[in-house]
Amino acid sequence: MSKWFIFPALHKEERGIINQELQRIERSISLAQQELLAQARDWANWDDTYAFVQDRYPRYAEANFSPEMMKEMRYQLIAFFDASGDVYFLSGLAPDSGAYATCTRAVDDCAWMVPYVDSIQVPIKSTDQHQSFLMPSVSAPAMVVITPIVRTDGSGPSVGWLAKVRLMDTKWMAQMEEVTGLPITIDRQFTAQATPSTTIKGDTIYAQHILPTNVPAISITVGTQLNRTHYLASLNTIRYVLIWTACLMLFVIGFVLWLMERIILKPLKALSIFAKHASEEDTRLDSALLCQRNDEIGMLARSFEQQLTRQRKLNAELLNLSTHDSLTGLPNRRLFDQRLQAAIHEMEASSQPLAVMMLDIDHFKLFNDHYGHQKGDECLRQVAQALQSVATAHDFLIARTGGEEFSALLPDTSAQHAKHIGQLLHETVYALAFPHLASPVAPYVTISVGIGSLDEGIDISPSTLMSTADQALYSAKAAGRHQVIAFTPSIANTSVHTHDTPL
Ligand SMILES: Nc1nc2c(ncn2[C@@H]2O[C@H](COP(=O)(O)OP(=O)(O)OP(=O)(O)O)[C@@H](O)[C@H]2O)c(=O)[nH]1
Repeated sequence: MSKWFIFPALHKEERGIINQELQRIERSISLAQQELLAQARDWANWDDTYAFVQDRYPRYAEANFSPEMMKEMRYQLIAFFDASGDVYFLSGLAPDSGAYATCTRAVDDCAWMVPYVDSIQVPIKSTDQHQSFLMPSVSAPAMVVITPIVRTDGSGPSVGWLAKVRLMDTKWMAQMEEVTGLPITIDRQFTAQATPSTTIKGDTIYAQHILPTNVPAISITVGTQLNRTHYLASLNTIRYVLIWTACLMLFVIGFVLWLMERIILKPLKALSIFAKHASEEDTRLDSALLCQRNDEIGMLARSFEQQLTRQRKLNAELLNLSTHDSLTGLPNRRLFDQRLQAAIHEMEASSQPLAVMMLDIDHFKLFNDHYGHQKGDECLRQVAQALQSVATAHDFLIARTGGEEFSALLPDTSAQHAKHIGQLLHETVYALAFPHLASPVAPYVTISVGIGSLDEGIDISPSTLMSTADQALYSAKAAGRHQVIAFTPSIANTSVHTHDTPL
């Protein structure tokens, strides 16, 4: 950016400054020309001069010209011309030797004046106005002014011309340098080669302008130079500022990125991990830090967690509904079958005994018919509760697997112990003393229990385990109900009942 925008701008400014300084020098040169012209007009508008060029004041030259005056006024040449433009009187200091001479023609001691006289005579003959121009003379450029000689009061025609020449030599330049405070160089240049230019060399910048002369093919170049210390110091300052600005910007960008990482990205990442674990039902989930936040992410985490809690509750309810019986609250056939499969697999792997039972309320149709369906429901609830209390006490699963039918799953339970538990269940239900006056078996509600076991010495396959319990139950019913019977191979021969009572 500095290379393409700032440095070119600074270069432009630097060139602008040196051009302004050059214009100041040009104005000083112009002022010097005007001052010389004013001095020439002062002489040319003087009656003595008027009389002198008409041969009416012979002592004019003796009275007014001297080498001291010429030196003091820094005149190189003062030339008088008559009305026809011919030389009338010349007074000058030779540029090389400084010798003072006065003549009426540019010969002998005044021969050096020829180029000046020739240059002055050209404009005299073309106009009668004041003239001021620069002349590219050999020794040093010169400024030349020409003015018509008239009476002091301005009346009458011009009777000749007065020209003054001042060299722009080293002395003059020293004076100009004092006035402008700038180093000045002045050179003759052929116009074809002379172009305004600015050159930079190290700590210095040079510039030169072209000033026209009375000779079209030759110009004067006026130049000056400036120290670039200020510019280079500005450049260094800008470089430092740019470097510091870049460092500061990098720091700010880094800080903003760090803040974004801390305030937005990290919490968002935590939120996404939280959401991922939540969707995977990961119980190790810790959302406390996220939920404590007071920003949008905290709000999002809180509402997400509330939603999740609601979802989990609904899921649990759904799961409970799909695996439990709504009337009694006991596990249903679906859950019982799942646990049975799992228990069989475990038993096959560990060779531990496994027992199952099927329990059925006796003459429940008669109960319903006698007491009504609602009372039947109440009976089912009471029986289920009684069965569950035994199951809880002995750590086994009891499920409602049909209308008035229940099943029990007793892992790691021997056939012997299963019979004992069956008996306990049977007695517990009877102990309820739930009236069943329609029953031909007993005055209270009773159950029949069939037991199937996978134990040492019992030769049945796991897949037929439930069926054996069913057959045992059928035997219990057939034997008069209100009793517990464990499956034996002899039962199998007489039983055809299957475990398929719908809930
Ligand atoms: N109140 C009520 N009755 C039910 C429910 N589910 C099934 N039942 C009834 O239970 C009775 C079962 O009758 P059965 O299958 O003939 O058996 P039972 O009368 O108990 O005779 P046994 O089992 O041979 O002793 C039917 O009358 C069903 O209507 C229920 O949820 N509530």
